[in-house]
Parts: sequence; structure tokens; C-alpha cells
Amino acid sequence: MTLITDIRLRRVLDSRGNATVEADVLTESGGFGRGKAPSGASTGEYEAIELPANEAIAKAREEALPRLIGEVHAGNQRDVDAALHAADGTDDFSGIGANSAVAISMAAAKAGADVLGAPLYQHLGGTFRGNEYPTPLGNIIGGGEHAADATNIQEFLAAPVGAPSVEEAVFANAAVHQEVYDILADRDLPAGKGDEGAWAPSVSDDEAFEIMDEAVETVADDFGFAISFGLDVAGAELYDDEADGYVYDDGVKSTEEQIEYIAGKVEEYDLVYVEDPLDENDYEAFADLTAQVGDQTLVCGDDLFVTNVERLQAGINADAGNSILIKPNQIGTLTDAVDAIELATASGYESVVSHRSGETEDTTIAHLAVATDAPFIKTGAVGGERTAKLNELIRIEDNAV
Ligand SMILES: O=C(O)[C@@H](CO)OP(=O)(O)O
Ligand SMILES: [Mg+2]
Repeated sequence: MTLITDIRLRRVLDSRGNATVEADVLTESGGFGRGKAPSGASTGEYEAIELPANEAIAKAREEALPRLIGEVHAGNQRDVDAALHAADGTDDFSGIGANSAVAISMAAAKAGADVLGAPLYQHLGGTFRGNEYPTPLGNIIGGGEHAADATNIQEFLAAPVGAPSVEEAVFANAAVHQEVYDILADRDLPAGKGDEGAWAPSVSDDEAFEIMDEAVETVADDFGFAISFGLDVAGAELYDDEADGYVYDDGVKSTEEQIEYIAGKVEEYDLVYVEDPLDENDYEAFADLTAQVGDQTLVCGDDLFVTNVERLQAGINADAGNSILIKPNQIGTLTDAVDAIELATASGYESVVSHRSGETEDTTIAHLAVATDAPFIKTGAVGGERTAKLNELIRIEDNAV
């Protein structure tokens, strides 16, 4: 039924105009799936390796395709992903490239779903999942690695936690994005957009907090439900070994000062989500902050855990964080990403499925979030490569996929 009969790989463009890998998987009973690899900019030190697209394609054609075509069933995701690891031969996909691996992994999952005639989220999560929908975290104001001369904190994220539906939540985030545009115009602060479609004004972090607070309050009144906000601090990008602290435009914060600063912002703005507030190597500092605010906000490890079960287990052992960001291309396959989600869930950690700053029109992460009952998905607020996922979530909720 789902024996893989062909795999085709090609170079396509991502949202930054860079080359990435697209994979088509075909099966003996006519199943078809297509997957495209995203790409990060504020990458974690411990992420799986992305090779230049042409090199990843050549290596995958040479090493992976012979292990998959005529050998493996697309319906058995663990077999597909085990074959990808065998083809790669390393522990970080530096052999065939995490970009070719994840494109093939996602394409195979879609081909398996296609043969079943089931939506991808049902194939991935089974019939007993798929009734819960994630709240979208919408990237509204951005800086850090995603935009020059903007905020030090990488992302200010709208969180429509009171929305009665995915549809309402998606439109609320778009309204917050528009409201911030209007506030910036009123303050005569023209702004372009960063990699993920967020506004990137040349404002201080404190002013960005004020603008976010004003915008979510206005839109919450308009929509009639609670809208909070959160952050991706991308602390590893701010942390500097030589400075022995977190480098901001207005000075360096020691680790203790950074913990105090973030805890203060959680209290002041009732933040519901704080991602990578500290450096990717500092489990202890993550644990200190989690002890302080973990009962009132998600303290999420992105660069800290890189969707990796070993790094997540170390965090669980150290009580570092209470949630993990899930990015299939950070670890290379859907099996590895789901293993991380299952470990997180078994350990009382939440999982937040996420896009990358370099994205495509691929919608896999929308299905993965629903398939795994993720409470949040981080995939922007506007922009074609972001609305592809957001609109797919609306279709899933509407049973129209
Ligand atoms: O830091 C992050 O969480 C991601 C997504 O926002 O950005 P990048 O893909 O650049 O790592
Ligand atoms: Mg992040």
C-alpha cells in the first residue's frame, strides 16, 4: 500500500529568498506527499546541521533514496526516519543535511496520510487526537537576529488566550499586528518588517513592551476576549561570554540581573510565554527563573533544548523550563520531534510547535500541533509563508482538509 516507489528532490526558494529542499514522495498505491525544509537564523548551537541545498540534495540522492525507495513504507514514519538516520550516519544530520532529511520525513508522512485518505493531523496523531487546537502566538514586533536596528528582544508575541476559536485567534493576531502599525504611525515611528513579518521599529525594548500592551488591550476590547502577550528573548543571541552577561543597547545585564529583569516583565505585563530568556548552556539560570515564575508563565526552551530528547531530559532533571519549542528541522525528522513531545508530555512539560524565520508554504507544523494537542503554535501573524499555516489551522478546525 504505502511502499515508497519514488522520491524526487529539488531546490526551491524560502521566504528569505534562500535555496531550500523540497521533497516529493510517491507510493505504490498512488500516494503522494510533498515537504519543504524551513531554515533558522537565530539557530541553536546544538541544532542538527543544514547543508547548502544542492549539497543536501546530492547527498540524500546518493545515501538516502536507495535506503527508502522499494525498501520502506511511507505509512511507517519510524521506519522512514530510521532509514534517514542510517543514510546520514552522524548524530546531527551533517551527512545528508537536516534540510533534506526533514523535507523527506514530512513528505513521507503526507504520502502515508494520502494513501489513508486522512488529513495529515489524523495520520500523525490518530483518531483520539485532533479535537484541541493550539493558540497561535503571533509575531508582532521583532528585532534580534530577525531585523537590524530594532529591539534587542527578538520577538514580541500576541497570545489570544481567550479566543473562542482558532479562526478568531488568527484574526485577533492580525488585528494586533495592524494596531501596532497604527500606534507606530501615531508615534511617527516608521517601520519595516523583519524576517517573520513582525514590525521592526527602531524602539527600545521598554517602548516595545508599552506598544504591545496598548495594542493587545485595544484589540481585546474590540474582539471581546482576553489577549495576552509573550516573548522570544533569544537569550543565547544576547549572551556574550566575554562580557559575561546579556548585551543590550543600554548595557550588559549579569545572569542574575537578566533573571530579575525577565521575572519583572512577567509580573508587570502578565506575560503568558517567555522563550529562551537565558543562554542555551545555562540550565541553572533557566531553573532559577522557572522557580520564580514557572507557575504563572511558560518558560520555553528553544535553543536550550533544540527539540532534542537528551537535552530535554537534562532540563527535566534540572527543573529548567516547563515547556519546549518543537521545530522538526532542528532535530531532522518528525519521529525525533514527536519523541521530544512525548517525553515533554510525560514529564509535565508543554510543547509549542514552531516555524522558522526562513519558511515556505509547507503546512506540516499546523497539522503536527493539532496531532499532538500542543497548547500553542508559534508561526507568525501575517505573510504568505505564515498565513499558509494559520489558514490551514482554520481549515482543520472547519474539518475542511
Ligand atoms: O528563534 C526562534 O524561535 C525561531 C522562530 O521564531 O527563529 P529562527 O528560525 O531564526 O531560529
Ligand atoms: Mg526561539
